[in-house]
Amino acid sequence: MTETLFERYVLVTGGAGFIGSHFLEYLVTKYPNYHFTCIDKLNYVSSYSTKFLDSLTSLPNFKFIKRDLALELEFLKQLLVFNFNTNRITEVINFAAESSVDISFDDPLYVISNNILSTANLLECFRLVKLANPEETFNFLHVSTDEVYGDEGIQSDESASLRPTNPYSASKASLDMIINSYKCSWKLPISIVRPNNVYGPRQYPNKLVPAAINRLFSGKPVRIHGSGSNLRCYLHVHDLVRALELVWKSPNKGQVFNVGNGDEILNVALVEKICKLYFKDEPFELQKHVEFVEDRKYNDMRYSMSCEKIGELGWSPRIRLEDGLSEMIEMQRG
Ligand SMILES: NC(=O)c1ccc[n+]([C@@H]2O[C@H](COP(=O)([O-])OP(=O)(O)OC[C@H]3O[C@@H](n4cnc5c(N)ncnc54)[C@H](O)[C@@H]3O)[C@@H](O)[C@H]2O)c1
Ligand SMILES: C[C@H]1O[C@H](OP(=O)(O)OP(=O)(O)OC[C@H]2O[C@@H](n3ccc(=O)[nH]c3=O)[C@H](O)[C@@H]2O)[C@H](O)[C@@H](O)C1=O
Repeated sequence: MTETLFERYVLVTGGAGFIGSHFLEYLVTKYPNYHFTCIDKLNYVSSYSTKFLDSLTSLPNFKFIKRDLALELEFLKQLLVFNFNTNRITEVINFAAESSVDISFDDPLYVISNNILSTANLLECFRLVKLANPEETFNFLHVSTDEVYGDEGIQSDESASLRPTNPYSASKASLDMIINSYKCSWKLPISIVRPNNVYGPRQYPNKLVPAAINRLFSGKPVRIHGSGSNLRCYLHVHDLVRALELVWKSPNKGQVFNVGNGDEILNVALVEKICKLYFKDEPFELQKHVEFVEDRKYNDMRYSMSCEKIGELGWSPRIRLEDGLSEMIEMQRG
């Protein structure tokens, strides 16, 4: 059987998780002339399975590989560098990370080593394959986070200093700096996207939105860290995927983009909003459905980003928080 040739070969890492699986679902079918390879070690967020990718596994332009990027540099070199003429992967979109702040308080060394090594191994392969094939056009899109700016309260544009406060965000800020060193030293085309909080179907319930919804359906009080007075902005995963596609396809490579909607909401107000959508027209007493528990070791008060740059690419959020939350709740109600 003749080998099907595709226009482009794209590696998506961490694609079995929350955001990555929505990204793949959207792009694998939208770009049938591109081939997508997903590498993921499969952790707890997908129940150690590819369940979020089931709609893709039979498609001719999709392939899944179970590997741990932090531990398998030699495998990555074989895939990306030594066998470039066979695999021809010139595009990398990197979601892979332990994404939980709470886990980074419990096991900081694991989160730091996993997040830094997985992306550093990818960057090293990207550097080597670019050096070996200078005539080829390469593209690397790294998904960072607004947490790298810390919570100094000043509105951060993409040139702002990085002042992370927890081991997770410090691992992500470290990667942004390592990426910058690769761009300065080897002129590599690596773009970075820094989203604010993302929510939507499939998100693992150690994050506030799915945790609150699950607790209500289980008849248990929603656990609110500290006083609940921390502020976050919430972006629907489908809105983020559209922004990622715009950056990925932009001819202006190597840029940093903040992606957010600027609508800050208090944690306790978010939980109240979820309760109202859950109880619908029934009267409820918020105090009966929440419990205030011990706060994080350090809980960023807010992240304030300016997002004009992504707007210049024509992006703006479309899904209102109420609508996105309502859809998640009604999906769970069945
Ligand atoms: N969820 C958010 O609110 C949010 C906001 C801003 C940025 N981000 C960033 O977006 C990316 C995706 O976030 P998410 O919420 O989808 O995360 P997630 O935890 O749902 O999924 C992450 C995926 O990466 C995989 N992974 C982790 N380490 C790996 C390794 N060493 N090798 C191979 N696979 C590995 C996991 O198995 C998992 O499938 C992360 O880089 C995160 O830092 C997330
Ligand atoms: C941009 C980052 O967003 C996510 O990190 P963050 O810690 O902001 O998200 P969480 O949903 O874990 O927490 C948000 C907010 O709610 C509090 N909280 C959380 C869970 C719970 O059960 N009760 C709570 O009160 C928590 O203390 C926070 O103040 C994302 O996880 C990350 O990858 C990002 O990059």
